[in-house]
Amino acid sequence: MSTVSDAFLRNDSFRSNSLRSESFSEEKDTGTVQEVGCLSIIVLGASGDLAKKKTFPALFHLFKQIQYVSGSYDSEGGFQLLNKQISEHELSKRSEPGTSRRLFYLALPPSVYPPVCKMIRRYCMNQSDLGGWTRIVVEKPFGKDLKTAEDLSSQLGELFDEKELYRIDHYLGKELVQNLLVLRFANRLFLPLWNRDNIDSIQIVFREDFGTEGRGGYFDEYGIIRDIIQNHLLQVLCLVAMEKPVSLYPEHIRDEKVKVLQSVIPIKFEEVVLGQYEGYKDDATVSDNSNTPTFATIVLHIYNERWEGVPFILKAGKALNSRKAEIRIQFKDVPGDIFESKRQGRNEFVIRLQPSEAMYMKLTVKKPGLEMSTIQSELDLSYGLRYQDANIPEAYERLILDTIRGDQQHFVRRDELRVAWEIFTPLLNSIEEGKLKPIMYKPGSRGPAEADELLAKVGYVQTHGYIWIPATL
Ligand SMILES: NC(=O)C1=CN([C@@H]2O[C@H](COP(=O)(O)OP(=O)(O)OC[C@H]3O[C@@H](n4cnc5c(N)ncnc54)[C@H](OP(=O)(O)O)[C@@H]3O)[C@@H](O)[C@H]2O)C=CC1
Ligand SMILES: O=C1O[C@H](COP(=O)(O)O)[C@@H](O)[C@H](O)[C@H]1O
Repeated sequence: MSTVSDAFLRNDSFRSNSLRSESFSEEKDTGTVQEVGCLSIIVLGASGDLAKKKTFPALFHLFKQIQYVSGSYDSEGGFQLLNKQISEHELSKRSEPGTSRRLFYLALPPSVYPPVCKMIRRYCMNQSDLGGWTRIVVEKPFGKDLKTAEDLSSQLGELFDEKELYRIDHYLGKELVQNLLVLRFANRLFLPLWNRDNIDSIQIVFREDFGTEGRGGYFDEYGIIRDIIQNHLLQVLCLVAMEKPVSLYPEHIRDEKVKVLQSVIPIKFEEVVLGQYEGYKDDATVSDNSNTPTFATIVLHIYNERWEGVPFILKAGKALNSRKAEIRIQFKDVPGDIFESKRQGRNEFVIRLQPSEAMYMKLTVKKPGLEMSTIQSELDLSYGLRYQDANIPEAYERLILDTIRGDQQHFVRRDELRVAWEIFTPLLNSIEEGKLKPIMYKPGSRGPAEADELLAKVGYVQTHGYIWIPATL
C-alpha cells in the first residue's frame, strides 16, 4: 500500500475556477463546505503491473511525495497501522477533524475488493462532517460475468454508497473519448446525420502490437472480451450511440448510457469471430489447452429508432500488426450517384483515439486539374498539428482528478455495469464451455481473415486507393 500527500492540493491553482467545473461540483449538489482538509490517496496493489504502468505515473504528475505502508489485505493490524499513518499525516498537515479526504485506489484483483473494502470501512474511515470524505476507486474487470459482478456490486454496496464508489474505465479519460459528447451535441452538422438513415456501420477498434507479456496468468482468466470489449469499447459505444442527455450532470449522461445498453439485442454467435495468437500458450502461466481469445470481432445491434439495422462492430486484439484505437463511422452510398464515387469508397468519419489523436472525414472531391474526375481525400484535424502547445493529459491523470473533485461523469455506474455484463455473459459462457473456439492467427498479422469476412458480410466496404498525404507546416 502506499499513500500520497496533499502537496498538489496546497497549490492554489487546484482550487481555482478554471480547474473546477461548477456544474459537476459536489458543493453545488450537497451544500457541503469547500474542501480544504488534508487529502490522502491510498493505492492498494502498489507493487502490481497496473499501479506501475498507469496509477503511479498519473499520480506522480499530480503529487510530489509518496509514502509506502506494507501489510496484507486481510490483516486488521495492517489496516489499523495504515489508518494510524494516514491520521498522523493528516495531523502533520494541520487538517481539521472532519475535513480530511481519503481516496483509496484499489489497483488490485477484484477478488480482494470485498475484504479490503471491509477493512477500510472498519478501520480507515475518517470523520466527514466538515466536508471531508472517503472514496474508493476500483479498477476493471468488475467481476467475470453478470453474477460475479452483481455479487461484487452488492458486497461493495453494503459498505459504501454509490457516490463513494468510482469504477474507473481509463478509456473514459482519453481526450477524444471525452470529446465525443462535444462533437456530437455541439455541432449542428452532425445532428441530422447521426442515425440509421445516413450511417451504414460503426466500428470501434482496439489493436495492440504486443502480446500478453508477463500478464498471461491474469489474461488467461479474463480474455480480450473482458479485458477490452466489455468495458473500454462498450463505453465508447455508449457515447457514440446514446441520445442527447438532459444536461451535462453526470447522472443525466449515465442515464442515457444505460438506455443504449438496454437496447442492445442478444449477440448472434454467427456474428462473432474469436482468435488466439500462435505462441500465446507458450507462456508458462497460460494453460496448455487454453480456449481464451486474444482477439475478437463482435457485432452488436441496437434496437431503437436511431440505430435499428446499423451494425456496431467491436474489434479488439493483441499481438497484431499495429497499435491503434479508433472509431470508424461509415456512411451509406450516395443515392443516384452520377460520379461513380462508389467505386473509390464511402464517406468515413474516423476518430482516432490513439496514437496521435486525430479526426478525419474521408470525402470524394474533384481531382485538382482540368479533368472532371474524382478522388478520395479528407478533412483532417490532427491534434498534433492543430494544438501544438496543448498538453493532453494522460487518461488516469484526468480521472484521478475527477475522483478528487467528486465528478462521477466518467465513471461506470452500477446499473450500467450490470447491463454491460448482461450483454456479454451468454457469449462468455459459451466460450468457457468450449462451444466457441478461437481461430489461431500469426502474431504481427491482422488477426483471423474470418474477422474481415464478417465485416464485409455486415456491410463494411473497405476503401481502395485512398492515400493519405500528411500535411506539413
Ligand atoms: N490525421 C491523420 O493522422 C490521418 C491519417 N490517415 C492515415 O492514412 C492511412 C489510411 O487511412 P484509412 O483508410 O482511414 O485507414 P486504413 O487503411 O488503415 O484502414 C481502413 C479500414 O480498412 C480496414 N482494413 C485494412 N486492411 C484491411 C484488409 N486487408 N482487409 C479488410 N479490411 C482492412 C481497417 O481495419 P482495421 O481497423 O482492422 O485496421 C480499417 O477499418 C492510415 O494509416 C491512417 O492512419 C488518414 C487520414 C488522416
Ligand atoms: O485496460 C487495459 O488497457 C490496456 C490498453 O490501454 P491503452 O490506454 O494503452 O490503450 C491493455 O493493454 C490491457 O490489456 C488492458 O487491461
